[in-house]
Amino acid sequence: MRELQKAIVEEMGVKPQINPDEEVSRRVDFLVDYAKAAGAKGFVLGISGGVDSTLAGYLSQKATEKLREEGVDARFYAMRLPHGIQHDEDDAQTALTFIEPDHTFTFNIEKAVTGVDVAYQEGFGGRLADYHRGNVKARLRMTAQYAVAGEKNALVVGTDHGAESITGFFTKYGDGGADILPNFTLNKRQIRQILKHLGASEHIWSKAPTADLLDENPGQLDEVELGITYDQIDDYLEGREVDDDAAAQLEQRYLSTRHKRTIPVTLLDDWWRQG
Ligand SMILES: Nc1ncnc2c1ncn2[C@@H]1O[C@H](COP(=O)(O)OP(=O)(O)OC[C@H]2O[C@@H]([n+]3cccc(C(=O)O)c3)[C@H](O)[C@@H]2O)[C@@H](O)[C@H]1O
Ligand SMILES: Nc1ncnc2c1ncn2[C@@H]1O[C@H](COP(=O)(O)OP(=O)(O)OP(=O)(O)O)[C@@H](O)[C@H]1O
Ligand SMILES: [Mg+2]
Repeated sequence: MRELQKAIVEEMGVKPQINPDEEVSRRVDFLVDYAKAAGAKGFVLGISGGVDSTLAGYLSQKATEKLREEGVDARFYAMRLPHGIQHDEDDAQTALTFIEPDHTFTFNIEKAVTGVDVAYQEGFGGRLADYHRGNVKARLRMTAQYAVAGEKNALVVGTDHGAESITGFFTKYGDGGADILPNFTLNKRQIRQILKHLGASEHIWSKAPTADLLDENPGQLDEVELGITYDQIDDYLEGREVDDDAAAQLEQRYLSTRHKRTIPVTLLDDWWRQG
């Protein structure tokens, strides 16, 4: 294994193979134990219709039921957070049918995104670029989830996992802003494997990942933007050989996105001086 690969695999905690039942129960227990320690009354999570939030939503609902069995008056608040009309709304509904959350709310972020864009225009002239408006969408989804979490004394669940963390493929303080990450240490194929094992529909577990943040390119596939496949990322995280070009690209992304995997830099930090 490449030297940096070894360090990254250790940081992401991905195992070469998993037992789906064990992974589900330790993640549910983690959510339960943490909520109890935090004195929280449940969880909030955006359900997009993608693979990651389907698993995190399932785990959150199971953990909430367990909390109730243990006497905590907990609820899981699943949030639909479309921007206008979501082109794959049906997938989000399929995911919700699988998860069976206690509560489902729809909070359409379009007006809030437009509000930011208009204020930007008034201040600077010219609209926000589609790419930057995309990050505004992710941050407003985070804002909406924290609004509910505050009201309901709940924790915001994030969906970050090894195959996204390694590339920094999330919006800083957007979908990257959360309280607890039950999918962490899994890669993308393991998330699919668990969902398949749990009986989710094939349409959901085999769905191609999309951040779906662009007005001008709805449903753009992550792999197209990244220029690297999840199979290559997953192989790398399982400690397998991947071709040199892909490994180098992955490592370059890992190094250039370290600021996203840490709290804001202060005078006491020196990790960023190391290249
Ligand atoms: N070295 C550094 N040290 C400290 N801070 C640094 C920095 N370099 C940039 N920054 C800051 O970080 C900002 C850039 O980071 P950020 O705002 O995240 O923006 P950025 O990384 O450019 O964009 C987010 C990426 O994640 C993808 N994404 C987002 C959301 C969800 C998903 C998904 O898969 O669902 C994927 C999205 O498609 C895009 O490729 C800069 O504007 C600057 O403020
Ligand atoms: N339209 C949406 N409605 C609700 N939540 C959303 C929406 N878009 C994104 N999110 C939230 O942002 C998170 C990050 O998006 P991301 O695309 O990485 O995950 P996903 O859509 O669940 O899975 P996949 O990576 O397979 O597309 C989602 O898991 C979800 O919690
Ligand atoms: Mg998605």
